[in-house]
Amino acid sequence: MADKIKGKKIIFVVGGPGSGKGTQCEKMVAKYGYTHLSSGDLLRLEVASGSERGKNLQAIMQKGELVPLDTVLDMILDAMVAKADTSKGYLIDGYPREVKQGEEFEKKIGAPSLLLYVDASGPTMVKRLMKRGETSGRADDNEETIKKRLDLYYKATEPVIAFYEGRGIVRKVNSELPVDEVFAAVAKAVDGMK
Ligand SMILES: Nc1ncnc2c1ncn2[C@@H]1O[C@H](COP(=O)(O)OP(=O)(O)O)[C@@H](O)[C@H]1O
Ligand SMILES: Nc1ncnc2c1ncn2[C@H]1C[C@H](O)[C@@H](COP(=O)(O)OP(=O)(O)O)O1
Ligand SMILES: [Mg+2]
Repeated sequence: MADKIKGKKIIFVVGGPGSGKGTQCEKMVAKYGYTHLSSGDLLRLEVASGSERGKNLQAIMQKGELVPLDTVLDMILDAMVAKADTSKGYLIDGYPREVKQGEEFEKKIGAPSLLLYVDASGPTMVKRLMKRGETSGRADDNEETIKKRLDLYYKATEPVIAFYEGRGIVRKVNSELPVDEVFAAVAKAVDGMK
């Protein structure tokens, strides 16, 4: 099944909640034609379907916790396979959120060519998420859940960046800057990808 994906470039897009991953992915889609797969979006689609599984996922996300690894990895793999015929490569946004997720992804699917680290400070992320919450309708864009998500990011997800740094594939961009300036750095990282 994963054969269809072989040889296609994989970019992990990692950063805290509200750092600007989705924003930069949209711009990469426009410039490079890669397929954007956000783990959070895939999960929210399942929630919106009203399924029993979706109800469980919603409860976990509302608490700011991570959903089970197998669930999110299966969803990503299915989505990658579904797009394989037309895809030039994949932007995997919001995954891995812990080192184990990276290890399992590589066992099942393949290795990333680049880890794009979208970096913003804690206060900036909180400010952006509170603003996003005014219109997003997202159950996790509220003060209490944002705090939990940030804590979990520092504890579980930052170690992912250290894990891949050893391989020399991490490119960090300063996401405190205006969107287009961030994207200039993103494009440089993508253009330099081996
Ligand atoms: N460089 C930036 N400067 C200012 N605001 C930004 C920037 N990047 C993203 N935002 C805003 O911050 C919020 C979170 O961005 P988003 O792309 O949804 O982040 P993530 O997917 O990492 O949670 C959005 O409302 C977005 O418009
Ligand atoms: N790789 C993953 N593993 C476990 N849970 C995940 C996940 N990706 C997303 N989720 C769940 C928990 C997150 O708090 C929630 C929202 O994720 P998201 O949409 O990627 O957030 P954001 O774009 O604000 O960083 O979905
Ligand atoms: Mg996002």
